[in-house]
Amino acid sequence: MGLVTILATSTFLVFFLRVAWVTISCYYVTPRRIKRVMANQGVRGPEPRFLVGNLLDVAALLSKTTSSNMTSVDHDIVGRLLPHYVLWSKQYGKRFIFWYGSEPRMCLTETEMIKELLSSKYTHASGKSWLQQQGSKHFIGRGLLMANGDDWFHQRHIVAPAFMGDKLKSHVGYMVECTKKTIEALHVAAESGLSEVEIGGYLTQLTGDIIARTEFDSSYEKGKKIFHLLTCLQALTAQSSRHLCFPGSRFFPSKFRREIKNLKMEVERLMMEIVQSRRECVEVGRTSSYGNDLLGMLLAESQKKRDGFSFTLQLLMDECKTFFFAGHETTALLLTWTVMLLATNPKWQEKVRAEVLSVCGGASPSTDHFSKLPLLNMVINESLRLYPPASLLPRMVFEDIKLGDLHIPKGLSIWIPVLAIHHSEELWGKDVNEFNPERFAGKPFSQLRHFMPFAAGPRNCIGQSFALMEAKIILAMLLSHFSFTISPNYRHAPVNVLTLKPKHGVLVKLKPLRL
Ligand code: HEM
Repeated sequence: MGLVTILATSTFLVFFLRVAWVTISCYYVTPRRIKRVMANQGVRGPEPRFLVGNLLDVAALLSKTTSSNMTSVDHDIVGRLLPHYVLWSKQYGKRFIFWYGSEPRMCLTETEMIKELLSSKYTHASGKSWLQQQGSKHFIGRGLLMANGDDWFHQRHIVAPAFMGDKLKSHVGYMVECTKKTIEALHVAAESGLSEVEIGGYLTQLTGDIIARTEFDSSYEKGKKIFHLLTCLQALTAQSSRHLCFPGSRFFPSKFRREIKNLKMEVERLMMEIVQSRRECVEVGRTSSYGNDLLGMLLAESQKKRDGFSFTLQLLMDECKTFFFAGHETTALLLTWTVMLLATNPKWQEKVRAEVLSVCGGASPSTDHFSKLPLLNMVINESLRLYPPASLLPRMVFEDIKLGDLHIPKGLSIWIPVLAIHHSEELWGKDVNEFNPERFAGKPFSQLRHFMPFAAGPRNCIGQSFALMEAKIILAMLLSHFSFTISPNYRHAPVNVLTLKPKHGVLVKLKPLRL
């Protein structure tokens, strides 16, 4: 054997052994070590199967509970959406471990410990797991939602000003403008004899338009096209990420992967066109800035030199995609569930409408009005409690930490079932599954310890104030123009596919109000 062959064979062997060790360590040794450390502290759970962990058990339980619609509009939905949580918390107690493939996840519902985990103490020691990042790699990449450590810190500081103070208020004008268009479309639908509308579709389109204006103001039409492609990309990446728990599965060629790649390239090509045209406008002196929208702000940032952090074009595109993803479907769902709740609770609908009409006097809502609408605020909170759009919060721990009385080893993923916490009788009282906005009377957000629809701590939702302002504007305008009742054809079937959705949409009968 020649020297070259020996060298090549030994290089291959070293490489092979290394890959084998990393795979074994990642899929077997580390998870088992974590299991042992937690079992020694009394935290146990169902026995995992090799590679698939408890995924098949979860899938079987879920397919049983969600295979049919609910028989009435009942808000007791934890057993339907988290049957595994209900089963295992009964068997193993409040804290238990289950396995997402070979990733051990500890379910945590103790709110003091959750607040500690989400506090600034652990911002760098916890974050998004490799599985989460891989699952969304071709969709939102390493934008704010998926970034960790210093990358997250820099990105958060760059975008935060767009969602605070006067900048936040500057979004009101086009939020009202976009809502007016939706109201017109709903008037057309109601007056053309359509007996019912699926309100969720209208609201998703509306929040999509609003986020397109926030990000791409002057390039709004092209922005809308990008967002349409992104919606398709989101559906495809969700489907393809189901197999990620199998070692090496991300390297197998598949129909999804090809389509995902093509769509991603098309989205980024369109974004680059907008970026190039903005850059050219500044270079030839036609405009002095890159624009007042989010894209303009990010473009200006990408020109700055910073120590150890560079805001690349790829990151700029990832950020735009992230904000579209995080910022429109969640708000549309908050609105859709709120309309469903008001349509099934006519007394509250009347009460909130009376408040809106007395404060806004039939005019479009403005920033001065928001603090004068406590009933609307309470209804929005109750909707977020019963149907939190982001109903699960996963956090991976990157170094050994101490949390309450527990030692949490590096590599354990902590799983916070927000939905179960929001529906806990122990925390909210006997009427926990009833729509009762009164429970929020006189309580500011900061005092609500068990209420976490926007997560908590430094890594909470950056768009929280934006979303609440948007929701108030849209609901106030809807309530001023229409009264609505739930259609007899509405089928109550909440499902959890990344976000908490009504499976068949929300069908309502609209009656235009003559004010
Ligand atoms: C009702 C509407 C909304 C709900 C319920 C919601 C909920 C959440 C939650 C629970 C998180 C934490 C997720 C996690 O760390 O795993 C989050 C993060 C985030 N949200 Fe929202 N969100 C809403 C609207 C918005 C809007 C309107 C925007 C932008 C315009 C937005 C942008 C983001 C971003 C960028 C993050 C990542 C923040 C970070 O990691 O620093 N969200 N949101």
